[in-house]
Amino acid sequence: MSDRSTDHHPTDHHPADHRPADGGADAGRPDELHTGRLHPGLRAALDRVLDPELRRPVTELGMIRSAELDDAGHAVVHVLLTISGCPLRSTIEHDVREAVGTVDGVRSVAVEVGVMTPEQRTALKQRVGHTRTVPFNDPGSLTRVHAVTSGKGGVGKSTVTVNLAAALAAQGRTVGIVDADVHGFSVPGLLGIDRGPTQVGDMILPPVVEVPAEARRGDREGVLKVISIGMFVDPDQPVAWRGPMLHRAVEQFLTDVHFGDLDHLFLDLPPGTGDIAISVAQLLPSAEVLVVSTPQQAAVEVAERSGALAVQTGQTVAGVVENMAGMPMPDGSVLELFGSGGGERIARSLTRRLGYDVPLLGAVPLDVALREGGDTGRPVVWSAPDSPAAAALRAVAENLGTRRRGLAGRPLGLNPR
Ligand SMILES: Nc1ncnc2c1ncn2[C@@H]1O[C@H](COP(=O)(O)OP(=O)(O)OP(=O)(O)O)[C@@H](O)[C@H]1O
Repeated sequence: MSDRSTDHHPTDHHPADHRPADGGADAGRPDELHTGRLHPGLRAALDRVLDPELRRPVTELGMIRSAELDDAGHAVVHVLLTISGCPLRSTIEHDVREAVGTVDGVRSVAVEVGVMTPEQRTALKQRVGHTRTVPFNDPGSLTRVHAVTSGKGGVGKSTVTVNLAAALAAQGRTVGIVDADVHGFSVPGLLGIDRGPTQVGDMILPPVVEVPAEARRGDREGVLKVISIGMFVDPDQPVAWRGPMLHRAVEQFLTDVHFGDLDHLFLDLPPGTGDIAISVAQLLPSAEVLVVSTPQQAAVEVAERSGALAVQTGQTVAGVVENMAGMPMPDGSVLELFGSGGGERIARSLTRRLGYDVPLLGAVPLDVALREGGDTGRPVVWSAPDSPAAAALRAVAENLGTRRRGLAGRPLGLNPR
């Protein structure tokens, strides 16, 4: 378990929209949430145990009912899970046992597990600031939101989305992905996620993927939080939803899913300019659009159209990512299976149509390692960071992380006179 300051403060900033009214975790301890005795030494150790989904100390969340230590060095910790059948019960038990075991004078540890009452769950939701509004629209929100679109299907939009998110998480950022590709959801598979979210009343906690230690670039521990339509539907049945249902599903993802403080949020949209792209534009007007395309002429024309939807929705297009670009061959030549220059053409055309600079953010080559990473659920930026595709994706991610945010759709915070 890592240092609390790293985990609890994954970023230099705290989006104000997620902070509880009393000023946040450090402003005061929610002792009213605890019902039993908390031995100070054990408490200090338990302060370092994070809930795996909420990423906040279990003590702060009211998940420790009591923690006592007798004269013989026997510690008994009573843990309260948010729901019965909590899928992360064994992880929490293990982390509590490990943390308490390090306390001076502790010779043995017993962990007793119970479940929160509805009142305790309500207190927890208040504590994490779950409000059932779209937190990313709050004027104080510091989360950069990107909606990833493509014209044609199969151009690698989901692969690019997951790898950009994974690259930023490897740099220590806290990143969320909403897989809104209703008919072709693939994000959980690309990240090897095999479990669903945890539902605490009307609050949905997305599964968290930790960056493997060997993939980290820097001291901070980044994480990825992922929610996908695929976690709510029968994987063997096609999703036959129409406009209003699709809109409601996206809305629920943005209001009921509790992501907590995020540095970046990516939305993997279905290809084209359908209902979901329009719903996302309505629900998240400040989302910046990323257009993914192969260099092939047929893909380029459709990608231009999906980028140009921003004219009608008022969103900003942050840039274009060319995928499946020329593949370097062992003899030094470059195999251009889908041609070349398509990304640049889209960027130029969107710059003309939208009236501001739409840059080509990078070209990701065809790369076997990228495809293999997707098939095994390990993004290439983690599993083969030196591959040409990983290097290109990392460069795009860095570009995204440092670019100034567009102002379209964002409240300007002007005070009326
Ligand atoms: N640069 C690349 N090199 C090699 N294979 C790639 C590359 N980019 C994507 N792929 C592979 O192409 C296939 C399609 O990718 P992906 O599912 O990401 O596309 P998509 O645009 O999200 O599709 P859709 O939205 O239509 O479901 C996957 O098998 C993926 O591994």
